[in-house]
Parts: sequence; C-alpha cells; structure tokens
Amino acid sequence: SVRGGSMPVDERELGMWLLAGDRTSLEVSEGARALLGCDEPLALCMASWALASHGGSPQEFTEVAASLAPRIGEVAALARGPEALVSTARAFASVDVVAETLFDAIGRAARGARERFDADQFALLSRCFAVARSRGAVVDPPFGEDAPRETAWKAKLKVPGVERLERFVSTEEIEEILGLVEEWRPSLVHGEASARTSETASLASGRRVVDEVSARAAAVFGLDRSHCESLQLVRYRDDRHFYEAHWDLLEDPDQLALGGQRLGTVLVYLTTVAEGGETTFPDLDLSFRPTQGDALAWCNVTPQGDPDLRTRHSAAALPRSPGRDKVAINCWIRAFPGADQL
Ligand SMILES: O=C(O)CCC(=O)C(=O)O
Ligand SMILES: [Fe+2]
Repeated sequence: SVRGGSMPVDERELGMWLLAGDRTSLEVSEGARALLGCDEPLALCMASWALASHGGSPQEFTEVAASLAPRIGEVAALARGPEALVSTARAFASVDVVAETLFDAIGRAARGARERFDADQFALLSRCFAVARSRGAVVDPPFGEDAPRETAWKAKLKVPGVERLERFVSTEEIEEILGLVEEWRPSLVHGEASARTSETASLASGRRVVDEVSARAAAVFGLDRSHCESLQLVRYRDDRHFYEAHWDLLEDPDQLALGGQRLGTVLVYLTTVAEGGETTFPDLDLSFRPTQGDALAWCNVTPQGDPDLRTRHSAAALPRSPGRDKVAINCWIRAFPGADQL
C-alpha cells in the first residue's frame, strides 16, 4: 500500500497530491480508491485526471465515474468549473470506458454553465462527447451547433450576398499550393459521385502557405485560423465536370457537434476560365467568372446562425476543349475552433 503514510487525509489536498509530478501509479490507484464516495467532487475529478496520466484501468475509471456522476453539478458551479468539466471529460475520453451516466451528467452541468465556457472549452467538450458517442454512449452533445458568444457572428459581409475579394492569393502562393497536391480523387457528395463530377484534393494545416491562406479566409469572418477546415481543392477538366446546385451547409449531427456549422465559405479561384465554369447563385441572381487569384466569400448562415438556404450555388461545366483546367479552393469556416484538426 501507499508508502510511508504520506497520503494527505484532507480530500481536496489528496486530489492535489495525486496530481503532483512524482506520484507512482500505485499511489494514484490507492488515492483514487480512497476518494470514492468522498464529499469533495473536485477531488474525484482530480483523481480522474491523475488516473488518465498514469494509464488507470477501465475498472478504476468506472468506479470514479459512478461516484462522481451524482455530484458533478457542484463542480460546474466552481470558479473554474468549465475547465474542470472539460478536463474530466478528457480524462474519461482517454480511456476505453463508456461512462454514459457521467457524460450525461457532465452534459447537463455544462449546459447549465454554458455562458461561462470559452470557445476552446466549448469545442473540446464537444469533441469528448463525440468520443463517448463513438464508444456507444447514448448522450446528447453538450451544446447545440451554435458557437459560444465570443465566436459568434463577426463577419462584415452583406447577408445575403457574395463578395468578390480581388487578389486574395498571389501567383506564388498558387504555385506553391498546387505543388503540394499529391493526388486528385473523384469528388464525392455524401459518399456519392452523382451531383458533381470534379476531382478533389485536401491540404491539411501545418504547411506555411496552407496556414496563411486558412488564416486569411477565417479572418474574413472575424475568426482565427483554426476555424478553417483543411483546404479542399477542386478541379474541373472538361465538359463532363460540373457541380449541381447545392449548399455548403452540414447536416450530419455528429459533424455539427464536432466542429459546428460551416458559417462561411471562401472559394478561391486558382485559374482563370475564359468560357464556362461560372459559379452561380440562382436565388441571389448572381454569377461569377473564375479569375485567377480572386476569391468569393459568403455567409452560409444568417446573422442569427440559422442555415441560409439562399446560398445555394452551382459550378457550370467547361466547354468541350477548354485548354485549361478550372481549379479552386474551398475554405470552409466552422463555428468552433480546432476545425482544422477534424
Ligand atoms: O467550383 C465552383 O465554382 C464551386 C465549387 C463548390 O461550390 C463546392 O465545391 O462546394
Ligand atoms: Fe459549394
């Protein structure tokens, strides 16, 4: 058992003690067990954090979850409640247990304290719930698809409307971006290739040029880079390539819970197309010819955050022998930070 009786008796002190850097796995196990059924739910949260960093067993997590679930609401009320709820959800997401009752209770507590969650905490907690759901826990996402106050709508664009942003990327950036593409794949929409026949390639964050373009696109909506999904390139080569009228909005509840809605789109043209290939918004009576380096920007949601169905748009086919491909980048800006990592 625990060495030298050095384990504090006071519950909160014991929780802190478990988090000290030099604890052994045995000490953490014994300490967590000593805290089961204690009066101090924050100490139990700390025990779960300590177990997570010491590779605690599913059995230990299950016992802590059962003891903690009825009291987690008290943790939400503390000054650093949102932070504690997120860390606890992360600890349980890090181990292969279902912990449905605990996640359910965390969800309720978080909804009650929603106003005090910042954007990162909001996104992190949403992702822990996605992990719990992927393990089979039947729990509602903690929040809706709407972002917290501080990431709320900051775009300066006219709604509804589409703005052409001239020289959004330079020719050097275009060359660099095209040089990063390793493979073009047939485009899919909801797993089918029917409504569009273009090719796509995706560029993940981490390269300088990708991060700069992502940051520029997110800034159009007053948000920072991590709200931008991986850049999605699209290429059309001939008259068989087109994209029927569609919305960029997401419907999948799991996707919405993970990264929130696609608040806005920045469509960057990497080539000039002399004939065909226009991007058309039938409900707004707008049509744009692709010009290399320019971008189109629009909001997919209303200022209240609801899907704006007037943003339907399509990409026309090119003439039979265009001589030149049409290539564009979709920068989709999500409501939650961290969307670049999804
Ligand atoms: O290529 C275009 O002009 C539009 C592409 C588009 O709307 C999309 O990929 O979602
Ligand atoms: Fe689109």
